[in-house]
Amino acid sequence: MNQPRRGQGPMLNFTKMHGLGNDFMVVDAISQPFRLRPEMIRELADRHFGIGFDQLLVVEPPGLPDVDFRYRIFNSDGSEVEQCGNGARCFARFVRDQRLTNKKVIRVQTAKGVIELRVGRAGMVTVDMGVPELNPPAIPFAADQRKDIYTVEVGGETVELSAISLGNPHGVLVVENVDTAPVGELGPRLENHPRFPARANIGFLQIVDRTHARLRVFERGSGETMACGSGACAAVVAGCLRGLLDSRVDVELTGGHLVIEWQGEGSPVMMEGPTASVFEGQLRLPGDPSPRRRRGARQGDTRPGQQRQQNRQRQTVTSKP
Ligand SMILES: N[C@@H](CCC[C@H](N)C(=O)O)C(=O)O
Repeated sequence: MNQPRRGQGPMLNFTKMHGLGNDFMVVDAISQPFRLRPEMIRELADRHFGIGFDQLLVVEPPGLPDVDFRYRIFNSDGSEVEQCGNGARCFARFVRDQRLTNKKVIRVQTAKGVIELRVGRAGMVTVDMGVPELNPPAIPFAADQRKDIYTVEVGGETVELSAISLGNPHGVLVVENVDTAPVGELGPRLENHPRFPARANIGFLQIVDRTHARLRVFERGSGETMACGSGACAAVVAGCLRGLLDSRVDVELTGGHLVIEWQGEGSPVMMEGPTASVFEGQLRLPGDPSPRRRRGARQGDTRPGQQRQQNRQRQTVTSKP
């Protein structure tokens, strides 16, 4: 039957999902053992040679009382991150579709605290994303004091941005028109700017009127995506702090619309939007290379792509029931 051969790992069940085109591979690590290295995540995320996704979402048992699940998030570059808003909505739909819970209000532990997911009708989910962090060291963002707008030097030019954490770090620039905004040029430079020591997601926000905005986001560790939920929350917080937006805003992203609500400092940000399940799949994971193979591997021993892997850190991401 489906017995693994020597050197092959176990089968892994996964679901491909998306929230407004921000796409995910979702893995239930409660019902099956799960073990992936960052280089494997990068290969699976590849849109030509792998499954293709912006983020990998992993469902684990909770480590805290009064919480239903633990939610782990990995960018397509293999880095583990603290928050993913579109992913949180898909997470809620996934745990119900897979019958891991029948609750409509689901409390989930992330690397930066507990978030609450409310399942609505027709695949809609509302997420309480928590209170935004504006204190520079906690974002983290290098600044002497907290401001609503910071001036940043990048590639010989000066830009103005707001710095906000929704559990993950964001820089938000207000632009005239998102269609012509320099997302591909400024995005990666600001993502890796020294003032964001943990890197950052960079949002380009166009104000349409006080209740409508357009947004493109160059995501840390994934590049520009069709939508970024935490980015939409950060953008509305930035727009409110600058006095440009009201407390409830329709945000148009490349992949569709989110409704974001923020009542001001000290209040949590609420995000409402759709979820979609695309297909379910199964893949055979490679087994661990034997210690001999790891020690003795030479360029000629490898398939294309493997040499790249061997040069990278061999950290292992594991999760077991
Ligand atoms: N797409 C996400 C954000 C995913 C994580 C982000 N790239 C980071 O590194 O912080 C969302 O919908 O929020």
